[in-house]
Parts: sequence; C-alpha cells; structure tokens
Amino acid sequence: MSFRLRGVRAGYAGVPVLDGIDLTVPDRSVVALLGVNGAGKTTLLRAASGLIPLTEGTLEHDGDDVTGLRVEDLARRGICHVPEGRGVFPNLTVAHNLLLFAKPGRHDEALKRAVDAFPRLGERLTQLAGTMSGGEQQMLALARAYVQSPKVVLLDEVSMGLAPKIVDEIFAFLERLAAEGASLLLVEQYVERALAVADVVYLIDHGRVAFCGEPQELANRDVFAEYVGAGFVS
Ligand SMILES: Nc1ncnc2c1ncn2[C@@H]1O[C@H](COP(=O)(O)OP(=O)(O)OP(=O)(O)O)[C@@H](O)[C@H]1O
Repeated sequence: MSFRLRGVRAGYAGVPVLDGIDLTVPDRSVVALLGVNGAGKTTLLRAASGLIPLTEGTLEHDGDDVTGLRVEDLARRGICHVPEGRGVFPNLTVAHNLLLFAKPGRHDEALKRAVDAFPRLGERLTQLAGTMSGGEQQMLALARAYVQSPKVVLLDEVSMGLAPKIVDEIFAFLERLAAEGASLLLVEQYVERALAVADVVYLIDHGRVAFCGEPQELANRDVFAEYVGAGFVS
C-alpha cells in the first residue's frame, strides 16, 4: 500500500523539468517535498496527479500501474491534488463546489464531513466561492479533497499567503487527515512546520532527488543548508 513515482520524467512543451524522479509515499505517512524555487516541486505534484503526462517512468498505487490515468480517474482511486492557487470554482457556491467532488448518493455526508472539518464553511454554504477570503477559499479547496475520503493527498503550498491563525487551522486539518489514515505529499513554504509533521523528506534539485530520509537526518546535513538554507530555523 503506497504511492510511487519511478523514473519519472515530465515537463512542459518539450522542455524537461523532472529528470528521473524516484519517490515513494508510504501508506499512512507524511512526505515533505522541499527544494528551491523552480526545482520542480509543483511539476512533480502535477505529474503525480495526472495533470501533466509523463514522458518517461511510471506511477504506481497499491501495486497497480496507474501511469497515464486522467486526473479524475486518479481521484476516484483516492489520489487527490490540492493545487497551488486553490482551483475552486469562483462562480459556484461553496456547497456546489463541494458536491461536485462528493461521491454519488453521498451528498449530505460530504457536506457534513466538510463542515465538521471547517466549521466556517458551514456558515457559508450558499456564498459564491469567489467572494470568500483567501483563507476560506483554501479551506474549501482542502475540504473538496476531504469529501472524497482520499488515500493520498498532494498538497501544493496550501498555506501560501495566509495569516498565521489560518495556517494553524490548516496544519491542524492536515494532522487530522494524516491521523485518519491518509498519506500526504506536502510542498510547503513553512519548512519547519512541514518537517515537524513529516515522516520522510525529499529534497528536489533541478528535477532530481538530492536527498531522501528522515527529517532529523536532514537537519544535520550540509545538503539542507545548500538547498533550503534560510528557510529553516531549528
Ligand atoms: N506551465 C509551464 N510552462 C513552462 N514551464 C513551466 C511551467 N510551469 C513551470 N515551468 C518551469 O518548470 C520549472 C519548475 O517549476 P515548478 O513550478 O515545478 O518549480 P517549484 O519547485 O514548484 O518552484 P516554486 O517553489 O517557485 O513554486 C521552472 O523552470 C518553471 O519555469
């Protein structure tokens, strides 16, 4: 039971970005993905979620080859992507945004689940998503993944630009998601916070894995200062 990328190469319009990535998200674990701007973190999450095709390599989930499946087919298997910039539908209500992602016949359950995780969404079910604050929209983006009872959640900078109190709420939610048994692959600007919840950390550099290990190993390594440096305060 795990999600794996093997020898993954991918990029944009013939420009390679990922240069042979081997990465495993073990069952019930949190994996932090670090690297400088432009290292390829977002591209890796897009490739892993089926948003961009692989030019080489494979994706495996629970031992099955899932390479080439579309984003919605991967989502049906429980592999859910929360993209940078949230990706909510601004002209639909909060409830409608959630129900688009709910399992058929499970609409009430989905709304209950979302509101339980983020009570402030419950006060705004009829509000247009685009009129909510940035933090509320981020909660909606997370709740849309949550209503799918995901097994693997790919999270791209979900705390970006948010107030510290909202970031706390979001991290509490991520811990809840992990405690409920989901695996997380987390790209996060708050490096210390990501390492505090992570079981495993990968450093990506120029589209390659520069380090893979436990967070405490990384803190003692020069490689960390080299690639992430200023972002970490122990
Ligand atoms: N849609 C795109 N078309 C062409 N090139 C792209 C596209 N998106 C990203 N790139 C390029 O791919 C490389 C990796 O970008 P990516 O966004 O994956 O890095 P990142 O590690 O997530 O960076 P950041 O921390 O700044 O978000 C960069 O050189 C970037 O310019």
